[in-house]
Amino acid sequence: MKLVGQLTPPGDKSISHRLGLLSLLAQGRCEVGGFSPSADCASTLAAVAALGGGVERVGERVILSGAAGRLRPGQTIDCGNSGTTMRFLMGLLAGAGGRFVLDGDESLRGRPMERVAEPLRRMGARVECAAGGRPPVIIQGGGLRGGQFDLPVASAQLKSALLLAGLQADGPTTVNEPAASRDHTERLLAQWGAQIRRDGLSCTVWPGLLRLPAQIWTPADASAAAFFCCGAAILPGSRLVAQGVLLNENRLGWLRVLERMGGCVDVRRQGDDPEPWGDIGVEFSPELRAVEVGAAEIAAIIDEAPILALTASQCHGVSVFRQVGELRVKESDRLAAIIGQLGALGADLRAEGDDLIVRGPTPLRLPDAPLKSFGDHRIAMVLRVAGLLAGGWPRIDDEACMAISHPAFNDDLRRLAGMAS
Ligand SMILES: O=C(O)C1=C[C@@H](OP(=O)(O)O)[C@@H](O)[C@H](O)C1
Ligand SMILES: C=C(OP(=O)(O)O)C(=O)O
Repeated sequence: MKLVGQLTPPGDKSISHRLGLLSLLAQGRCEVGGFSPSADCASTLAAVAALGGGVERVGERVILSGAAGRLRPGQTIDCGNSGTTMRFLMGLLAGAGGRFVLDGDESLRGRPMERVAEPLRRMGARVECAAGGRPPVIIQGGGLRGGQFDLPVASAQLKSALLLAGLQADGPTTVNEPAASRDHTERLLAQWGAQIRRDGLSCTVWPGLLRLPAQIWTPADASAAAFFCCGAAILPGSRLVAQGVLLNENRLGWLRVLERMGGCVDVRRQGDDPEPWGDIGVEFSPELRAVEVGAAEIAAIIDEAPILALTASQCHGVSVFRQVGELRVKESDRLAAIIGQLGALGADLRAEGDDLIVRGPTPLRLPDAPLKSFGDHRIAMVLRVAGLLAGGWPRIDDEACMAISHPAFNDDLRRLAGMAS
């Protein structure tokens, strides 16, 4: 089986979340093109509307009317499956007057929120998490103090939560990261008129309101593209172009790793607004070599680690992904899921502490029992690509979860694989 043709992935999920959420702290009206059709971003838009932001869907476009920081308190906001929605809202609501409750589905109720709650308390907010630092989260905000924060993990969600709280504090707020994570929040803050200074891994923001641009366009999702592009690199005879994709370097860690493996990749930059974007071409790459991916690179490949692990299973030699412990606290324990489920297809993966070790190349075979996604979209998607490599379309016990990031994933994959839908 091979992947041949062109694909335009859905609008970028990370950028779409930010457009919606940041509009709560902005004035003006903005027409967004290419907004992500994902269930996660639908959770964000529902939350924005519940909090008093203007959200109108007109065909493919979303029209946002800024709430200028005047948020409607006293309610429980359902963040669904989306960690980004919950962690950004924690920072945002910490600066708003009133009491708010943030909750989510069973998966989100298992994810760590204390890492965000603790620095917000130091800024002066009252934030309570349920047992084990998990949701639901209760926030009584207002009266925030700025300060300096050294993050214990490289997390764009944690960084962004503190920057959004900082916009509402009484003075500057500085956030220092241990390694680079995606920087869409910083870029949008600068574009939307915030006073912000960036210096390497450090970012300082001063209090103030944002101003929405009249129009903005969302490039196609770089993480969604990764599953198809890596699939093309390992499926013999493939030749694929992912079009209009976000080319922010902090989101292209997977492409750099694929290049290091010896992947046949061709990137054509087409534009820079609101972030760099363009086309990514990938061909079947017969001579892939094992690589070592260092701890400082992990934040830039965090959502693509499952598909990179599958790609590593087709490389010659032993690949090592250092310090991928964060994978254990995503929508599922992704480290256990990829080891168990790709292992069920015949791949050779294991964990040594927080490192992931993958030995290749291993031929994959279709399993007798259904594969398990654990309700996690990135796991379901990597298992679909792995299935093609094993020569078929195996049963996966929950595929509906793909809608969390890419509702048309299976249709896109079948079309590129030349299969009837
Ligand atoms: O900021 C973002 O849009 C995201 C950051 C990452 O999470 P962490 O910041 O928790 O690593 C990533 O896994 C998530 O899918 C989206
Ligand atoms: C981890 C993810 O999202 P979130 O943290 O927003 O739930 C993801 O999309 O892979």
